[in-house]
Amino acid sequence: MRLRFTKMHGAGNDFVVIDATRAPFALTRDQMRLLGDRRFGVGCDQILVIEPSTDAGADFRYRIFNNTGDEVEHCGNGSRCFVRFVVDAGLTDKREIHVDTMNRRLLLKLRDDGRVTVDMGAPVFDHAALPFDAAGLTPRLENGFELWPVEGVELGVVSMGNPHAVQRVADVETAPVATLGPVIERHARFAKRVNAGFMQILGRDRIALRVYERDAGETLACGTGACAAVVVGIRAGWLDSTVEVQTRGGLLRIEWTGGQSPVLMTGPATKVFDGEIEL
Ligand SMILES: N[C@H](CCC[C@H](N)C(=O)O)C(=O)O
Repeated sequence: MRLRFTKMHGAGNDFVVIDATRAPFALTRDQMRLLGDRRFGVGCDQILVIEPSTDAGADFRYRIFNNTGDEVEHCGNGSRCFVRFVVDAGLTDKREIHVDTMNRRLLLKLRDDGRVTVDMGAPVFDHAALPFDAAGLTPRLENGFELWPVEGVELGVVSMGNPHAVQRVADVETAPVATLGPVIERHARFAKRVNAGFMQILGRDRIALRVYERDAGETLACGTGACAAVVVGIRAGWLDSTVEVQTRGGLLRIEWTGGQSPVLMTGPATKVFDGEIEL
């Protein structure tokens, strides 16, 4: 089949975006794996599928598949690219857009400076939301926040709709992302696996972050991972409520006032090219 797509990235986290508002999305898992392959296909971290809304309260639906073909709950960098795509494609004349993902409704705002602010919803600390099995573990409390001992490190666990396990490190550049990342990503205590974040505190308003993502491995940026890291840092007492997150692919701004308040993420969304591929 001949597939039209748009290649995009959000701070270097890259995507193949497919407009399924006019014809239903019908790629097989093998076709998605080929599409995501950086040698035999187009290459991307995730595939984003834009669909018509099925609910009057939302403008669109938005489905996310890791480059393995596995459908997942959320993609923060992808949500910013989604907005840029639907506006540039003329699929909406709005600049504030409600979109439904698998388990959340997001409010997205395209700003005059071209960046996008996303209301990512509230973090969820209930272990069942990840899920995380803490049986037999005793957490260390940091400012009243539970840090869980797994594989010799301390993990802050939180769901942003998708699962995250964040650890604090002294230096992200020397952190064992390539070796410890996959061990945490597929650890038995995370039945649906997990995105493994490595956070260096640079100040109460600035961190550096690397994320070994579930399925995709280390990406240049992870939007939900940036939200998760800042939320863990705030709950642990290490960060204030507005934080600049330095990723290898660019800068994200995360804001959270605690409790059930939503996490706000602001960052770039870039179109690279339009293309077609025979799958
Ligand atoms: N790998 C993630 C999905 C993509 C998240 C990331 N690219 C983002 O920007 O939030 C997962 O399996 O939960």
